Order: sequence, then C-alpha cells, then structure tokens
Amino acid sequence: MNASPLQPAPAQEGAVLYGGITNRRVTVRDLAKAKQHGERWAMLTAYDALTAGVFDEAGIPVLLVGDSAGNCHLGYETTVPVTMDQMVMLSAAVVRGTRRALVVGDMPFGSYQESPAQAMHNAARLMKEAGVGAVKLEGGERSARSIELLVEAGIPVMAHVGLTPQSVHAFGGYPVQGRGDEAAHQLLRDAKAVQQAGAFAVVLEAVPAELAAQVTEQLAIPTVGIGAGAGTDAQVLVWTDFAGMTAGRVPKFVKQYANLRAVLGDAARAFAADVGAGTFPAPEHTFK
Ligand SMILES: Nc1nc(=O)c2c([nH]1)NC[C@@H]1CN(c3ccc(C(=O)N[C@@H](CCC(=O)O)C(=O)O)cc3)CN21
Ligand SMILES: CC(C)C(=O)C(=O)O
Ligand SMILES: [Mg+2]
Repeated sequence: MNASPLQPAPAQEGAVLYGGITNRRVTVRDLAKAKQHGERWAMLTAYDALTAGVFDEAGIPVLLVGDSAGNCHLGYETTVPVTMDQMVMLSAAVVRGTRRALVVGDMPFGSYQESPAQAMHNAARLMKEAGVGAVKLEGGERSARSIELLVEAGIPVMAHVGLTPQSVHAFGGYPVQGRGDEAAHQLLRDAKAVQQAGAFAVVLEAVPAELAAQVTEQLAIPTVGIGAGAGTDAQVLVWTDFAGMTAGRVPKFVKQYANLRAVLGDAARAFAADVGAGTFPAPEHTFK
C-alpha cells in the first residue's frame, strides 16, 4: 500500500504515533501515551526544511534539530562552536518544512549552563523565534534546576544523559558512559533527576544496553536511545549517519539504511560528464 504523504501506514493496530495523527502536530502527551501502550518510536535529526519534510511524510513522529548540525551541516569538528542564532535559524527551517512531527530544538553549548535564567532566555528564543514544540538540553542532576524552570514556564524539555557530546573536551572524546557500579548509579540518578524536574523524555547516549534497559524500566517518561541498545522506548540517529551521507567513520551504533553519499557523488559525476560531452541539456530540456 502506498501511504499518501502525511498518512503513513500504521505500524501496528492501535498505534498512537504511526496511525491516527495526520492533521495536527505530535505532542508530548502522545509520546507519554505511546510509552503506556509499549509503542516504540523513531526520532531522526533534521537541519533543513527539505529533509525534514521527507522524514515528516515518512511518518517519523519526532524530529530533533540537533546541535550535531555542527558536525553534519556546518563543518565543525564538534558541537561546541554551534551558536543559538544558528540553532534558531535551522530549527525555524525544520518547523516550516514539517506539518506533523514534533520538532525538538537542541540547546547548544553555553546557552543554558550558566543559570536557569539563561536557559529560560534561550529556550524561549527557540520556542518563539523558531516555533519548536520542545527543547533539549544536556545534563542530568546538573541541569535539573534549569529543566524545572523551563517546565514551569510551559516549555516541554527533552533531557539528555549518558554521553553528552558538548562535554567532549572534558571526556576526551566520546566514550561510553555508565560502565562500572558508580557510573551506573550516577546515570540512574541523572535520569531520575530529570524526570523529577519535569522532562517529558530523556535521551540515553552511548550507555551499556543492560543499564539503559534498567533505566527505561524505572522511568515513567520515555527513554530515547542512541548507542544504548534495544531496550529503550525510542531510538534516535543522526540523519546523515543513517542515510550514509557522513564522511569517514560513523559510531559503532549506527545502522546505515542508505548510501546517499555514493548516490549523490555518482549523479554529480554523470552530470559533469554530460555537460562536458554536450549531451545535457538535451532538446527536451530546452526552450524554443
Ligand atoms: N554524525 C554524527 N553522529 C553522531 O551520532 C553525533 C554527531 N555527529 N555529533 C555529535 C555527537 C557525537 N557522537 C558520537 C561520536 C562518536 C562516538 C564514538 O565513536 N564512540 C565510541 C565509543 C567506544 C567506547 O567507548 O567503547 C564508539 O566506538 O562508538 C559516539 C558518539 C554522537 N553525536
Ligand atoms: C545525538 C543527538 C541525541 C543529539 O543531541 C544531536 O543530534 O545533536
Ligand atoms: Mg545534540
């Protein structure tokens, strides 16, 4: 059955997210219901209107405008240089390009760590100037007071614990988090702290699968895994990784569902060859 745009084929009978929501945006309440129904869901990153529209029409219920835009879109080595102005612009484009998905704006490094007031100021920018439906920020216990303030102000917050990429310099790279008893207990404390603070979901990044499954069991809010095994409520991947666009090595947890880098490269070479050979434009591409 060819699902028409914005009418994706329901994944399963009684599906909350993949079946009945077509003429409105997915909300955090839908995600809570999905957890109650044991319905797993997929989140992808998106950084522009066109790509976001493709994923929206494919029925992806939540799109994250990740600060991974730094790596995948803006040519930075890490997410650290990404600015609020860049995230506002990219998030606004993703909102304009979609009709159904919940769009989550990722708060970049230095936009929330100073104080809850700073977090409020910049989260409000994403909500007002970009029109996102929720924001995401990194940190467990350390971000709890900021999450509380945002939630009290009516801003839905997705938290992010485990490997928090904005701490790449402190970590010395992107190591798996939560290995060993003390680290595992700290991860659980972080997850419970963000739930207590009012987060509607929490990303678990680069965490041993068994620990992620235990955390998922103990939380009432959905967990969104990336490199956290199959026991979380949802999964997220950076879209350039999942579509085979990323240059060079991708993290171990990535499954590549396409090889767009090769497709685009081949197309570009064919275009150049046709222009060189004078076979493009052909008569059918030409005005009289
Ligand atoms: N393209 C892209 N994909 C991502 O998933 C991603 C970004 N960019 N930018 C921001 C962060 C960085 N991420 C990363 C990057 C590398 C690893 C990585 O290679 N980790 C090691 C862990 C090895 C270990 O500690 O055992 C790995 O081999 O997977 C993990 C997450 C996730 N995010
Ligand atoms: C890796 C995901 C969760 C993220 O924070 C991003 O894409 O920026
Ligand atoms: Mg991010």
